Formats: sequence, structure tokens, C-alpha cells
Amino acid sequence: MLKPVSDYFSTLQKQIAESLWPQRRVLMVGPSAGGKTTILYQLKLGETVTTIPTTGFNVESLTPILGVTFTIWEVGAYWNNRGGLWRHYVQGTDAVICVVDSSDMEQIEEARSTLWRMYEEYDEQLRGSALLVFANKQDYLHAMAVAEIRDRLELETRAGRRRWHIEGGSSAVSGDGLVEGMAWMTTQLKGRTWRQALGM
Ligand SMILES: Nc1nc2c(ncn2[C@@H]2O[C@H](COP(=O)(O)OP(=O)(O)OP(=O)(O)O)[C@@H](O)[C@H]2O)c(=O)[nH]1
Ligand SMILES: [Mg+2]
Repeated sequence: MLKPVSDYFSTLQKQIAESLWPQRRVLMVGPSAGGKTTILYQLKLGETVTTIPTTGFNVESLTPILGVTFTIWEVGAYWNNRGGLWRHYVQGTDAVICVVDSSDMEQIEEARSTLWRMYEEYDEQLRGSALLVFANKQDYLHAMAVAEIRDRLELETRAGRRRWHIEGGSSAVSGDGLVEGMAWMTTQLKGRTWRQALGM
């Protein structure tokens, strides 16, 4: 049976909107005090805010980066899936940002086990999503090198075919490395740009 013409228009409208103004949903996770909220508001406001531990979640849509609007969900204390909350957050996720304190060995250990557990349990929902790791707090003198954090997180061995990137120079307080990390993510998630949509 033929669908009403309005249905076709509404699909077309959605496709045009997606081509012109892509929206991407990002899940931001990581151990407590790694710097997630600080990064979120550096990206949103371009300034360092004073934070308190996030008990629920924070959600912010950023000014479009290279035409892509990112909506970032920061999951706080429950990132270890206490209360089974992951299932609410993983739906529709285009990318995961994992933030770790580069100076804290225990945090990196926690991030390694929790991150891969999340991917195992929600393989279907997270399939095809990109993974960006911010090796944060690189301004600390005793921060680990990015290659060491990459190895400790077992990124090369466990990410499989997933697109991943670790941004080493990142400091949420100075803002260093955040733009570089987001630029990588944009190239992974942009899909069709307005130029492509218009055949340019
Ligand atoms: N020196 C330094 N301090 C940072 C950096 N990023 C965050 N901090 C500080 O680390 C503390 C925790 O930062 P948050 O952004 O609240 O951490 P979070 O990951 O959101 O923590 P939860 O919400 O509890 O999971 C704050 O005092 C920040 O100012 C950084 O790159 N360098
Ligand atoms: Mg927080």
C-alpha cells in the first residue's frame, strides 16, 4: 500500500536535516575525578569551571564543530553500572569519550576493566561507535606517557575493529588537546557534510 505523501516529505526532511546539521550523541565515562565535567564545560564554555563530583549525569550540546552538533552525556558516579544504568545511556551512542587521570595508576586500571566490560555487555548498542580517550591531567609532572596509558588500557589489543584514538596532550584545565581530540572525533562521525549533500 502506498504511504501518504506527507510520510515521504517527513523522511526527506529528516534526511536533509541530517545531511545539513548532523547530530551525534556522545557518552562520556571514566573514573571519578578524572576530569570529565571540567572537559565538558571547557568544550561548552571555553573556560575552567569549579566542579563537584557528578552524582547523576550532565548533558550539554556543544556549538557545532565543523558542522557537527555533539550532545555529550557525562555519567558520573554510576559509570561502573551500579544500578544497571548503562542500558539507559548506551542507546543511540555514536561515540564514547573515556577520560582518565594520567597520573593515577589505579584509575587507569579501573578504566581498563570497566570500559571493556561495558563494551562486552553492550556490544550491539555500541557497535560502530568510535572511542576517544583523553589522557587528562598531563600538566602533572608525574603524568604517565600516552604510550604507557594506551598499553595499560589495552587499547591496541581490545579495541578490535573499533575506531579509537588516545589524545595525549590533554589537560582539561588549560584546554590543551581537547580541540585535537574533538577534531579527530568529528572526522570519524561527520558522515555526510553539507557539501556532500549539495554535491559540491
Ligand atoms: N591539574 C589538573 N586538574 C584537573 C584537570 N582536569 C580536571 N582537574 C581537576 O580534577 C578535579 C575533578 O574534576 P572533574 O571534572 O569534576 O572530574 P569528573 O571526572 O567529572 O569527576 P566525577 O564527576 O566525580 O566522576 C577538579 O578539581 C578539577 O579541577 C587537569 O587536566 N589538570
Ligand atoms: Mg563530573
